Amino acid sequence: MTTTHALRIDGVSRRFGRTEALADVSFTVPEHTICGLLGRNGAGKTTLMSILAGHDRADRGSVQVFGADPFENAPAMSSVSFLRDNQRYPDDYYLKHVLRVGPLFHENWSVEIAEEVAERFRLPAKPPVKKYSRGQLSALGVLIGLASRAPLTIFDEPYLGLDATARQLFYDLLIREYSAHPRTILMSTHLIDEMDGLLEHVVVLDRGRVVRDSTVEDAQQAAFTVSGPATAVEKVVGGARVLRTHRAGGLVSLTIEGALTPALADAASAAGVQVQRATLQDFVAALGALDEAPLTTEGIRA
Ligand SMILES: Nc1ncnc2c1ncn2[C@@H]1O[C@H](COP(=O)(O)OP(=O)(O)OP(=O)(O)O)[C@@H](O)[C@H]1O
Repeated sequence: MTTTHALRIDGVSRRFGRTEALADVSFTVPEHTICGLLGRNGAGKTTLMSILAGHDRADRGSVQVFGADPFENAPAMSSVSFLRDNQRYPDDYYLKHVLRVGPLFHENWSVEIAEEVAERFRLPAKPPVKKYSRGQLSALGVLIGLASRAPLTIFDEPYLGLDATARQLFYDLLIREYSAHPRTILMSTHLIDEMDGLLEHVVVLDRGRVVRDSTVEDAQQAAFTVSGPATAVEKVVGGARVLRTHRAGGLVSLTIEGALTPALADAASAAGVQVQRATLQDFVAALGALDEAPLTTEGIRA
């Protein structure tokens, strides 16, 4: 069976003056996937999303969204809904205007979902949208993204300011909508522990480069942590690649690249050190701190 790709990004670079926001980024996202775009502040996530949404153009390389170049391509962009974290609305815009305009931009727009989201997130009809709180603005983005049913829906940190109840509501509605009407969703997030259950695929950027592109399942097997007295830890991990080092007094905790095998678990138990599989959050944090860690266990006692 051949895979249909919703997104094809090939050798994309984007510079802002001296800042290399994206450097030779290549990856694909199959259709009907929820893909997390992860990485530290300034890693290049919003820049890449803007290019995919046709709001910006790569200096080098190519992007294809459902087979077409998105830049200044209105027909191609009718399949895309991009919810920026700092989405602006006209000054005199009220909720009713969003509900009225949505179907004009998105042919699959669901009036029912829009109304449900407005009610369940308690979005007020009265003040103009520009007076909305941070959380209410995010809820409005969630409303547009979910109701659009756009074949490619891009959420840039959609949870900013949302309270815990509202975030859970967003996750529940997203999964419900995705199950009933599959589409491709690209979502940047820093709340990895909270959202990893929603994601199927992850792409991790660091300083504009792809440092991980895999299924979530593979990423969750990609590293483990070993904690205990430095000498004992060193014995257990040998010459393995260290992604991250934490020290507290004579104790050390290392994030190590590789799968946690039964043999390693036995060796750790015999040496009296703790081992556990790294969470996706731990793994991504470690990838973002690579330049702080010694790459081997040499020197961990320093
Ligand atoms: N219009 C611009 N002009 C100058 N520099 C820019 C511009 N847009 C982005 N940058 C720079 O490009 C880099 C990538 O920024 P980007 O917003 O894509 O990061 P991000 O991964 O979305 O970060 P965050 O997680 O903090 O939202 C940063 O160093 C940023 O300062």
